[in-house]
Amino acid sequence: MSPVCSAVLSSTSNSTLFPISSFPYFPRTFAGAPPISKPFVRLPNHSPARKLVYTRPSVLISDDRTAWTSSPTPGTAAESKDEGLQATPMTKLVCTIGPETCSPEWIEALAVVGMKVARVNMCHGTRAWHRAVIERVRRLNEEKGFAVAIMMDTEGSEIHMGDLGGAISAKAEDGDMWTFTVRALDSSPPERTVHVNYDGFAEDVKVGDELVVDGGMVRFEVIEKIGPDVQCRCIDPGLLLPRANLTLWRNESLVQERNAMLPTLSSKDWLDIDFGIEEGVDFIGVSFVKSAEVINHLKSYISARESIDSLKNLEEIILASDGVMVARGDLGAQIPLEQVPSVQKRIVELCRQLNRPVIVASQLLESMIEYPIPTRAEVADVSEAVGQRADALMLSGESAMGNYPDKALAVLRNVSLRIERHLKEGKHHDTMKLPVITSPLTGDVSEEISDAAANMANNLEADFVFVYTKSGHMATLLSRCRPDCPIFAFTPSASMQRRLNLQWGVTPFHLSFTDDMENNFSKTFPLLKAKGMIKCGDLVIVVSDMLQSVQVITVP
Ligand SMILES: Nc1ncnc2c1ncn2[C@@H]1O[C@H](COP(=O)(O)OP(=O)(O)O)[C@@H](O)[C@H]1O
Ligand SMILES: C=C(OP(=O)(O)O)C(=O)O
Ligand SMILES: [K+]
Ligand SMILES: [Mg+2]
Repeated sequence: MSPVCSAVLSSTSNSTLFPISSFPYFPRTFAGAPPISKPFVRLPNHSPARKLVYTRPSVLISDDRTAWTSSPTPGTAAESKDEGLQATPMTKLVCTIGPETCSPEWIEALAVVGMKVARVNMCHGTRAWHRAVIERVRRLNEEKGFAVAIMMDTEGSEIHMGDLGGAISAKAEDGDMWTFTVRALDSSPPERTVHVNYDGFAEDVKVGDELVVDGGMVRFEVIEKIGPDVQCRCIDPGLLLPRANLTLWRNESLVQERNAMLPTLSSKDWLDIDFGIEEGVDFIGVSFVKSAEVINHLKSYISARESIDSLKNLEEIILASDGVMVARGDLGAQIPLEQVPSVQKRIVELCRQLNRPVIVASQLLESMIEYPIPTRAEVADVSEAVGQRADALMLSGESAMGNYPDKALAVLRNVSLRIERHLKEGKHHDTMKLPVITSPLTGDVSEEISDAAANMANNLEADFVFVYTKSGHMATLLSRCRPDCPIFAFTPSASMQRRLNLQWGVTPFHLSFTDDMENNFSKTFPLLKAKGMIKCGDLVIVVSDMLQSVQVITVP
């Protein structure tokens, strides 16, 4: 069995802020089928009181003084309602940072265009490189008032090729013989020789097997095994990329034994996780999760210190995670491509029902790695994900190593805004049935309140929903309802603010507040007005998770 989805765990030093039942980000695994998605977990926040803010009209409220201190990004919430294209969409945007975009200037440029979460993939780059990127994102947040969250994606136990001796790519021609070897290769390997990262590879393969690169970009047939070397003939020519994913097929089905035997988290992954905890990243992604156990294990490890194999375990895995990424690259290498869209739809729906944020990832705008505009089909794919109301869309190679990272991000933003507006204007209200998810212990008052508030907002055509929330939970419940207007979430925790940045429709602010709502309003309204984010006469539905209340207020 291979994993279907990847889970993301968010880390937090204050785990009580996020009861597991409400926040596990999800694993990227499915039972019985190949990997589909990856769950993620939250990490502990080690950074001391950081400035806050919500980025769009990036406003900064300092924790201690409750004063807005800077506004790095132009644009207002009013624009986001009326004008579309300069605004921030409800759908959140995640960018993989790579060699093209790791400079402070690029990271800032992406944040300005709308990146809410910066992702680093531990499959590539060195520890020092990752540390520098994390540091740069943090500095940007501190100095410019953004609240970009950091997601560290672990490599996971997948078989992949080595680095191609530093070459950007290598061409495999029809009929060429290539050697795949588990021997260590030096920096200038012999021609047509590729390292494989899995020691058991040469033992596991059989003559006649098909070796599939990156889900089908190139295919080889295994001709002969000579000790650690496996001789293969290219049967589908194409381009080999460094560290490309490898899968083995026998009699037209995926060879799963190896995946099933390997731990979901390799020893390298655990070292990377330690590194992530030390660096205080906000989310950790886990690939190829096969059961909820891995996620629970990781979560208890994280709290102590500070891919699922099958689709059938999906619900459990989602519940154990703080969020999920639909990793369509790995997914499409493990299940037939024509099943990927329906699996995506199912994961997105299930996550929403279970109240976990979900990211749709991979190849959304693949052609923009090379070209300044996307294909029409790519635009349609992005539209579909936005229409499914996924929490977030992610760029991989487009932002990590493409020629047009900012243009690709702008395409995601503009398509999201356009589709969201179309859905709203057409009154295509979302009718998804949302099952009660809160545990009987805590009661479902928060859910009832959130549902009612979201309904009121839609029926009264409110301009905003405000939520004053200590744990962040109420903000996630409101987001789950996918209301027509933006949700402004005020939270006293800077790490919660960053985490809420992954949540559909939520603009998180870092702000201290009290149980006295009048006092909160007299503090919040002037600050938001001064930033042009709200204006006199705006209709606001206000929810408080301490008071368990809903109020309807016209901004004075
Ligand atoms: N830290 C990095 N250093 C070098 N190259 C990177 C890095 N991160 C990403 N890349 C490049 O961007 C591509 C897309 O990134 P990603 O989707 O995360 O990885 P993958 O293609 O391995 O699934 C990678 O294949 C790699 O070429
Ligand atoms: C996002 C994906 O995984 P990664 O980039 O971690 O290999 C994917 O396979 O689609
Ligand atoms: K991975
Ligand atoms: Mg991948």
